Amino acid sequence: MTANSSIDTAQRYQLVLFRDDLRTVDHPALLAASEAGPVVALYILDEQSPGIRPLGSAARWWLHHALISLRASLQELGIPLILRRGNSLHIIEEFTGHGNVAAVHWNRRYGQAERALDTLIKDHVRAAGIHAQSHAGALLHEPWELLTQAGTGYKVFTPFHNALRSTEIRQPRPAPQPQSPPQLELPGSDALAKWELLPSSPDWSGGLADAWTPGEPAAQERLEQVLDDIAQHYADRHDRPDLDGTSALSPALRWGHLSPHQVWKELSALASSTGHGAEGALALRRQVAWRDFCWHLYYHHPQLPTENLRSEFDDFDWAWPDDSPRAAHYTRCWQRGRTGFGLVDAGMAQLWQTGWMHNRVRMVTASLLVKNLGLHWKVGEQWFWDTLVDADLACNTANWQWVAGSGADAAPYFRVFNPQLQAKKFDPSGAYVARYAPLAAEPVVDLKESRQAALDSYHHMKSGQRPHSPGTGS
Ligand SMILES: Cc1cc2nc3c(=O)[nH]c(=O)nc-3n(C[C@H](O)[C@H](O)[C@H](O)COP(=O)(O)OP(=O)(O)OC[C@H]3O[C@@H](n4cnc5c(N)ncnc54)[C@H](O)[C@@H]3O)c2cc1C
Repeated sequence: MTANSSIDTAQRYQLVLFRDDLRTVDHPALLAASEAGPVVALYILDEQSPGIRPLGSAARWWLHHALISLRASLQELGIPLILRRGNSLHIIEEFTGHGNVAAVHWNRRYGQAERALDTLIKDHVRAAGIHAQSHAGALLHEPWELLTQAGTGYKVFTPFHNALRSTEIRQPRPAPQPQSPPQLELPGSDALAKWELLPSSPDWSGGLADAWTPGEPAAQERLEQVLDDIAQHYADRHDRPDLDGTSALSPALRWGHLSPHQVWKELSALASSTGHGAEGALALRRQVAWRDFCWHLYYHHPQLPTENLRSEFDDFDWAWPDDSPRAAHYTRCWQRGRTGFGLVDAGMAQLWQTGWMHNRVRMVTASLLVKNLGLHWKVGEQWFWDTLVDADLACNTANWQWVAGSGADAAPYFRVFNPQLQAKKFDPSGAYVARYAPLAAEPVVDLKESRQAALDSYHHMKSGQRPHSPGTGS
């Protein structure tokens, strides 16, 4: 006999925890729950459980609007959404304590702290005699399923991608059928406005609102546009920040408005249905695999956000903003888009205005920070975390470590992007720079000298001598 056996089953509901999967289509936890009985959805803003990184400012803006959108989509399905802020375990204990919860479902998360928390939740729910079920919804494959022959996670992208392509990717699942909302008194919901996720003084979010509509319907619409046009030209245009040449689906994937399975399936269908555009569709699909790769890397190397994956870089003399006035000045110039290098300044302005930056420009801005300005990659990573609407712990830290040279499958440290040559090649008419950084600033560093200083530091590190990085001088 379980704790809940005396409660009429008609009064009990399936509780679905929503986290980074704010959608109704291809949501395995939601679908399984709805097949078992009436569903109640719960989103917890958890800023208390140990080890969970608080959301950045742009992400908080996105979340506010995404929850409004999710509530509307769930309402159409007859599913109430309850919002709560606090420690996830305590809140779930409160829900299960009322005796109305028949089962708790969620899609799995892969960060170390999130996994630890979900294990605590599962243990608690099961100890209360309630069914607890986790589902696979966020990645194309579970990180423990796609392994090298040695049984370890992949550290290099190309073999990972080859392995991924040769396995079957499951088909996306439909949204649940509409149902009658549960007929019982539910625990109260917080008012979203009370969470104060939106910036107020000042409200800097106008550019974000102009650029984006958070939520599942807008993500599906964008996917349609991508399939109709962008994917077909992706191979030729993806490196051009002056063109609308990439999918801009990263926030949709970050927040789970789309599952990677939906995107993968559509791109695969496009690639096989048409000769024209197949190359682009496959090139774009390959990028989607990068997202999975970053998450597999993070799962197998939980220190990815905090430590260099190549420990030799622990001896590198990275500078921090409070090390010297010069390092503080460099940090400010970079964050504000006043480095004097048009492509970098345009990228930083695009980021500030819209919460997003083109991938090529992310690489160039990151390279300038880490190599020419000599600052620690975490200085840039934290700024991106605060300002990107697609800020994603695995993708952000893996890519920063890739640029810094300290990552598993990293670009070699001595590959220093020259922002002027990159601008000539990828923004040939100067339209991107003119749009975001029309006023040129004085260069903060001499590109040639700072590049040489970076390479010297690298060689010192390799030879075990005391290095000197370009950002440390006063
Ligand atoms: C320093 C740095 C930091 C980054 N931080 C993030 C981040 O916080 N969140 C994030 O989603 N991406 C991050 N990226 C990866 C990449 O820049 C963005 O995913 C891409 O620019 C998003 O634009 P898009 O959707 O048009 O991409 P597309 O080119 O259209 O690619 C389609 C999808 O593939 C995935 N993808 C593409 N490139 C990468 C990549 N290099 N690594 C992982 N996934 C990729 C994204 O989900 C993207 O939406 C970072 C890259 C760099 C160099």
